[in-house]
Amino acid sequence: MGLREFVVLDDHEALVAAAAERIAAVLEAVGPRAAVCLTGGSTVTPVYRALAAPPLRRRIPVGRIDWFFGDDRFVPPDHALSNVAQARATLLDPLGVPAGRVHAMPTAATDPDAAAREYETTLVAHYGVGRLDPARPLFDLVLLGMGPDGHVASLFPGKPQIEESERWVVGVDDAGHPPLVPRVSLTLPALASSRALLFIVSGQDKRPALSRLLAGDDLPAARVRSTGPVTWLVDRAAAPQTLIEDHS
Ligand SMILES: O=C(O)[C@H](O)[C@@H](O)[C@H](O)[C@H](O)COP(=O)(O)O
Repeated sequence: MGLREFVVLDDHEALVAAAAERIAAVLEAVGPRAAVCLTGGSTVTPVYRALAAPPLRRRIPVGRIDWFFGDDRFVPPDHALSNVAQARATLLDPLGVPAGRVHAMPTAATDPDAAAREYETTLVAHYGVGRLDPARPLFDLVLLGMGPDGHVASLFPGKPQIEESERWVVGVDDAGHPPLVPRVSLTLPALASSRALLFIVSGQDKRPALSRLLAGDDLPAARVRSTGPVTWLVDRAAAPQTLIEDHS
């Protein structure tokens, strides 16, 4: 498993710029059949916009990347709460990503569990086999946010999905944090199958969870691993004082 690194940025603007630069640096170096796992949430939106605009857009090899999602709300793909709708509007469409390379979670399925099973089939088809090999990570890059309760993707504290150790994707009928709609989420093993994993965390509402994580509390965000490095990009508003002192 990779090392964990924290980087504290002065403010939200610096965080967005640092995240976009790091993502562009990873993506410009990917191989011919790359896979990226996108996150939802509001923090990442300006990062997507920065990646889809000059100068960074020119560094993203659109012809080599398939785009997947760490989670989505179980709503239609044009719904205001849809993560794929947000990613298409702010990143994928402006980049000119071909529709066939955007792998939305199938929220037209009969229920979240059926959608999860169908999405797992999609991931297996891209990966080639149904068993994750640490020597060959599923994703070149996983992007994650963190909720104020320490959730990641749609893996919420105290909910059973955080314990899933075999399936790559699960349905979440009762979300533990707004928006309180059913979800579809990758599991910790799937998120861990990554060459690099980047957390992007902003705002003082995240500081309590980050403090708990640093103190060793067993939050979903604390359980996230990666085959490669786990990098936390955090702005000062979200950073506990200890983190500011140690990592600025
Ligand atoms: O579907 C989602 O909402 C995200 O996948 C979720 O895990 C998000 O990353 C965190 O809740 C942080 O969200 P903010 O960036 O909006 O604080």
